[in-house]
Amino acid sequence: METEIVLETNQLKKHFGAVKAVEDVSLSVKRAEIFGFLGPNGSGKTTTISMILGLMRPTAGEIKIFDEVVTPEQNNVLRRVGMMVGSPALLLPFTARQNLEMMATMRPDLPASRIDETLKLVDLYTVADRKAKTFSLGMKQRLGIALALLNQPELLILDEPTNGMDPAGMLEIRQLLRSLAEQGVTIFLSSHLMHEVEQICDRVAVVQKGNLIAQGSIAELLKTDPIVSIHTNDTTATVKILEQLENAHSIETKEQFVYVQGVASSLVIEKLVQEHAIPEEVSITKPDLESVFLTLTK
Ligand SMILES: Nc1ncnc2c1ncn2[C@@H]1O[C@H](COP(=O)(O)OP(=O)(O)OP(=O)(O)O)[C@@H](O)[C@H]1O
Repeated sequence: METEIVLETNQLKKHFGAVKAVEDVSLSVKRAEIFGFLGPNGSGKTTTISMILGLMRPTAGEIKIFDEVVTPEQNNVLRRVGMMVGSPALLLPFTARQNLEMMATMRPDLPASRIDETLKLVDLYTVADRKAKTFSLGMKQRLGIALALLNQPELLILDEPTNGMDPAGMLEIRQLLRSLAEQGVTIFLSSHLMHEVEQICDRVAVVQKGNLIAQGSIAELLKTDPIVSIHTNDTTATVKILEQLENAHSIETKEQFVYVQGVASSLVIEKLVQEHAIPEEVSITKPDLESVFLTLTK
């Protein structure tokens, strides 16, 4: 069975006069995955999310959620979507439960049991009767996510959900998002925190200056060859020897180090020893999402 596409954008474009905020963004988000939307400041993430949520009309291109086209006039399908964009809109003098009760008045069709269910989902059930203003940042963020989850959305759109949080709070959010995805909720989140995205997301899209420059699973994006670093007293001779190795590429030097990709470290050591250019030290660095991102957006 083919994986169901929950959200797709086709050649999305948004220009503000001469400003090309979004130039060509085609995304494809699959059911029950956690999808990271990455990009440097000003790359068009918020503008893209605004169009996805039907808050802004694209200059060109199309958005489909659950196969229905979304425009500012045609957005019924957004009833199946939960969102938290920016800081959560909490009523701080009120308890967590009251915050959810007030939101529930807008959805009279929801069963009363949904409030307790949602509080349990975000692990705030035991503190449900505490005022939101006494909550830590992580708890406030979880209450914000609870508000977005109240109507049992199948797709959850979050803008920088862990922004400004400490490692413990980030871990709580990560666990929450993972358990939601396991229950079948699709999650689309924007972030600039590469390490965080690497730990939470199944797939990512990278945008720069309004253009999509990469999209795929974390594993696919990290497929770049590991970098072999050679500490040597003679970088010139080492470079010449490495150039003779089949598949060696991206050879660079910095101070007493030579870097090479495309060849195994054992082969590098063997060749250098054969040529009497004994290295001081050889080590391997596996690229992380941050280094791949920096290379892509260079
Ligand atoms: N209403 C607008 N009018 C004119 N230019 C705009 C408008 N909204 C956004 N822009 C410009 O479009 C570009 C993309 O902005 P956008 O906010 O979508 O980026 P972003 O990736 O979300 O950045 P950040 O992470 O800083 O919020 C920026 O150059 C921004 O200044």
